Amino acid sequence: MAASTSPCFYPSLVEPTFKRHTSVLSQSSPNVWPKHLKHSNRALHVCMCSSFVGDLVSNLPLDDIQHIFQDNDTVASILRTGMSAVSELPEEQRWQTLGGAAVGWVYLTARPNVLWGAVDAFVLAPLQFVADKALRRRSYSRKDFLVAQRVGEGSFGTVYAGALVPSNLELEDELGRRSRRPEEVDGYKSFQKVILKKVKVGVSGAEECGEVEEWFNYRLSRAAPDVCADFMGSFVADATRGQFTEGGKWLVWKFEGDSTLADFMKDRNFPENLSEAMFGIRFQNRDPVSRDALIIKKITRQIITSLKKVHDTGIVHRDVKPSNLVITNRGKVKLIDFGAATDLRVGKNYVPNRAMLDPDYCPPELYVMPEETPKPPPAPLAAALSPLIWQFNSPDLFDMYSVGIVFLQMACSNLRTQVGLQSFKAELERAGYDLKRWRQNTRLRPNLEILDYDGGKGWDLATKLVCERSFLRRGRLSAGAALRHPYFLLGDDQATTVLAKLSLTK
Ligand SMILES: Nc1ncnc2c1ncn2[C@@H]1O[C@H](COP(=O)(O)OP(=O)(O)OP(=O)(O)O)[C@@H](O)[C@H]1O
Repeated sequence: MAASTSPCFYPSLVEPTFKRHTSVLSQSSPNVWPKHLKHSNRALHVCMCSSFVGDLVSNLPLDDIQHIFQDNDTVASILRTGMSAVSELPEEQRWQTLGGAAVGWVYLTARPNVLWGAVDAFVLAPLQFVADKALRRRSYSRKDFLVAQRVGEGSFGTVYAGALVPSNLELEDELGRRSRRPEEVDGYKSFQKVILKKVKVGVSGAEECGEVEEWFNYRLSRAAPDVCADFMGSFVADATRGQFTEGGKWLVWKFEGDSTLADFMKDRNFPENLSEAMFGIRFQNRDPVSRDALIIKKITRQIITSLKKVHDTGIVHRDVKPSNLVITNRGKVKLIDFGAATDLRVGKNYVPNRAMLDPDYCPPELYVMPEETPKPPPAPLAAALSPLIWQFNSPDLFDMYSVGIVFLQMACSNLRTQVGLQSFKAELERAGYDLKRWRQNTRLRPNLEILDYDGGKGWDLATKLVCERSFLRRGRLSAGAALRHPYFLLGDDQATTVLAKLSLTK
């Protein structure tokens, strides 16, 4: 992967790597830096120095760090020098320079916003690392957690529920070869609940997948923290006990909720079973179709809003499906499982011709980018090209097809079972991914009244999400365009949320 071979450009790509280097650099002066840092190529040297900014900053006292970032005089003097240099240019050159700067600004801030990516990589990521160190956050070990029951298992990891042992509590030694279970510790119910993912040991690709998931979680915890599960960090087990295997990596998140959208959809009462979580009330005296339509609209709006934030940072999730959407007790929909995600700003986890997908939710094009797209170049070049790549390929539309399938499943009970979904997929394929044609010919006899409700705006949205792309790789709504669709414009779900809150506070 380009990202892993080019750590110099993007320090946050290698958060674990620069953690490893910290101790070396902390004791070394620039004269004794490793040879590869003294490369004669100036640009490369700058990149390499930048990648170690985290190490250097992390070893500065906090006062010094504050001083650097508060030194407005330096910034002002750089700006003054730049302005006076431009004003001294002849008129024609001055306009050319200003025009070039404006075009550059537009290019760098166009999706996926390379400029903000650089700020994230060179400023926010090192600062996050420093803050985590200073506050002793995210520096966990095996003994900080109690592992409870298994809640899921994918190809590369096993997921457990668990609890974080409070820092003031010293637990006695483990029981023989196994570690303690939460219920064996007094007061465990008051401990913070967590979700732990054990990266499988000895499974090909598992380690890489764990590293990718950790990278995406750190990145999103800075770029869009409210849309995904709260990432607490990772640790490597120091001994083999119970579920722990010495050297095995674990990722940890805050426990966000008992159920995913898939769990709620299995219930016959869906979507009414989400009315309290979504609106804080149970709707009485409301026509069931309008009630269900309202709940589904609120969920769909949240999914699309979250994806918009994720796409704005250059990331495509690639595995949007009900089991990867956790519903919190407060009715917030959170995205999980970024193991298949790709960051097209720098080419992270993008391998041409490798489809990482759930066939039930993946669009007909199968890949985020055209199959002939070559391997991404080194990260700096990939970042420089990424606005063009987004303009020409709209990779975000990959996720939007999956959203369309989730939307259809929520609205139409026939599609919620595995068999129903697969029959739908086969029929849709025969209909050339044209939802209107599918509707005319389907034998599933779907009840689409929720989509037809309110003038059929929901149905119209579905047809614009679940469709093939045009030859220009467009023709499917992006997250931003979907939120501007008439289905969402009236905002009846938002108004009902406000009214429900007001009625509860009375
Ligand atoms: N932060 C969280 N809060 C609550 N539950 C979670 C959280 N993260 C994961 N889960 C639960 O764990 C399950 C598995 O998580 P995840 O999808 O990340 O693992 P996975 O190894 O990729 O499994 P799969 O391949 O089945 O999706 C989820 O379906 C969800 O029920």
